[in-house]
Amino acid sequence: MTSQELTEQIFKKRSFLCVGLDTDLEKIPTYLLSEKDPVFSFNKAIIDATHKYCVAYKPNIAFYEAIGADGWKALKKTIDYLHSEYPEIYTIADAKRGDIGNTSRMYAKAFFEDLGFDSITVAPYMGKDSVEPFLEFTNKHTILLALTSNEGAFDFQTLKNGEDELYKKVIETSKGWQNSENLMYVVGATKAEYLADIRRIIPENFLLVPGVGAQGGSLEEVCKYGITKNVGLLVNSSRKIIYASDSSNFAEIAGAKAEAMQNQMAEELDKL
Ligand SMILES: O=C(O)c1cc(=O)[nH]c(=O)n1[C@@H]1O[C@H](COP(=O)(O)O)[C@@H](O)[C@H]1O
Repeated sequence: MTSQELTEQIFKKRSFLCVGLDTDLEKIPTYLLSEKDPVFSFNKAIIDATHKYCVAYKPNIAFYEAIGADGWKALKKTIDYLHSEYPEIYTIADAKRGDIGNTSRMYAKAFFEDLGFDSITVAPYMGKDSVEPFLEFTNKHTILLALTSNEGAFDFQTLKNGEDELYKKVIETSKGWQNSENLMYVVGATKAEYLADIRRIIPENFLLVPGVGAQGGSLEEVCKYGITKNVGLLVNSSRKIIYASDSSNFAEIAGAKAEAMQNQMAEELDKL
């Protein structure tokens, strides 16, 4: 899906919500554990209940890898289900990969070709030749970690490297990489005030903004500093939506949480 198609979906659904599928066997309703594939059953119920209110889903790959082959199968079933039932939905593999070029190429094939995700999160630490193999897929987006939502972001990302903080250097440098028009960037919602500076470097690119909800980030603040006339934001919430309830109507309650966020987003879009 192109950035323009994604923007069209955002205006059509009046939402820039991304629901994070961080599916954890210890947190899903216990009655699902007797099903053949509890992870997929949970994801399917969440997707069916929330798809009207969001434009994207972001399975965090760690949650699937943590349970081995069964997790990988559930991930594949989830992405296949999204492709067949809701092809207008944008998909993000939150895998935070990146290695020497020869190896990054294999990560790119795994997530773009085999699983068919629209995008993948990538760590920039190994530099240009570790990221360009992802960017070679010109019909996909590569989402570079810029300024993350966690406390550890202050260990390196905000350190000054000459004039500028490292995260700014990462963004600025990445603009010179091949097919950089297909880059998106991760900026944590917990660091919304940094978005004003970031928008000066990348006024147009989409930003994936996690950290609203369980991590305490504010949607209003994110929009205040980060929204553009084409929106340019995908705001993710995982636990606050998918684990809003562990009773038999968990999906319905997740749907209501997603709807509440969509309503807030519609208000922000009205301000544009
Ligand atoms: O790349 C990410 O999505 C990400 C980057 C970041 O800086 N902070 C962050 O929380 N994330 C991911 O976003 C999701 C946030 O989940 P909740 O805190 O439950 O909404 C998790 O899957 C995190 O791994």
